[in-house]
Amino acid sequence: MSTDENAAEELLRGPEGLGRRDMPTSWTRRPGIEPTPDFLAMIDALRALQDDVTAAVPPPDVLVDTTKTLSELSERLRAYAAPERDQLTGRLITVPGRGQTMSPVLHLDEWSEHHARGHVTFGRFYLGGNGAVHGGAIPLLFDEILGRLANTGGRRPSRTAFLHVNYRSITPIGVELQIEGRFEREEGRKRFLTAELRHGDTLCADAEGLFVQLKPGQP
Ligand SMILES: CCCCCCCCCCCC(=O)SCCNC(=O)CCNC(=O)[C@H](O)C(C)(C)COP(=O)(O)OP(=O)(O)OC[C@H]1O[C@@H](n2cnc3c(N)ncnc32)[C@H](O)[C@@H]1OP(=O)(O)O
Repeated sequence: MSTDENAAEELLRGPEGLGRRDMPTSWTRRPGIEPTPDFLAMIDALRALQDDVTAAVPPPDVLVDTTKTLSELSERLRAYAAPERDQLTGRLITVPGRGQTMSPVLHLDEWSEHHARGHVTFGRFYLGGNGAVHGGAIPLLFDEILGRLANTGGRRPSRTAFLHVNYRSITPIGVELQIEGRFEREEGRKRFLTAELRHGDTLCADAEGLFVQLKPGQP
């Protein structure tokens, strides 16, 4: 196997081996969607690009070249745009990050129907200022872990009705953080969940979410 193939295979498995074959079915609602190593490698390259574009202050000639290359790439991919039902990004729930680059990659280390624990690193792309993650990026992560926990274990689909976030301390970029979510209770269609994001012993942020189970036919 070539180095590239090894890297792609590693992406498919996930760094902790939490790849498709190892994930519990409660966290894999759509087993029909199969990621390919090549698609995941493209997403990983895009994540790196987002970080590099955020940090870069290139000279004019490099800027002109880079813009041209990016425009060419967009045009090339636009020719293969698929309808939402066939889209892959964000729907590859068996791999860390779900094949999307909107929120940072959530690596699950432990999960059940009522609890999930994982780790995450916010790259430069998510910088707000002074080494701290942008305040809008943190709810993305909470919605990710709580949304998945709310809908796991054979529960019918729900949507976020509110997500209350408390910012307790700055959340640093570029370091590994720990995240934990809990399914607290259910009242009819309402599901209440909580989560915390920590850097070592420091509590960076916590959240409470209400997820309301959708009625039949509700989008
Ligand atoms: C494939 C890859 C997947 C990959 C997995 C991806 C993981 C990420 C998951 C992300 C999930 C999302 O972000 S979803 C996207 C963000 N969310 C949305 O777009 C939701 C938009 N809002 C809505 O659609 C609606 O408002 C609903 C569905 C939330 C609720 O509307 P409804 O169904 O008509 O219900 P309604 O009667 O209003 O409310 C039911 C009960 O909940 C209470 N309630 C409703 N909203 C609130 C509220 N904000 N604050 C307090 N309480 C509330 C009501 O008082 C009532 O309580 P009582 O009188 O019964 O006591």
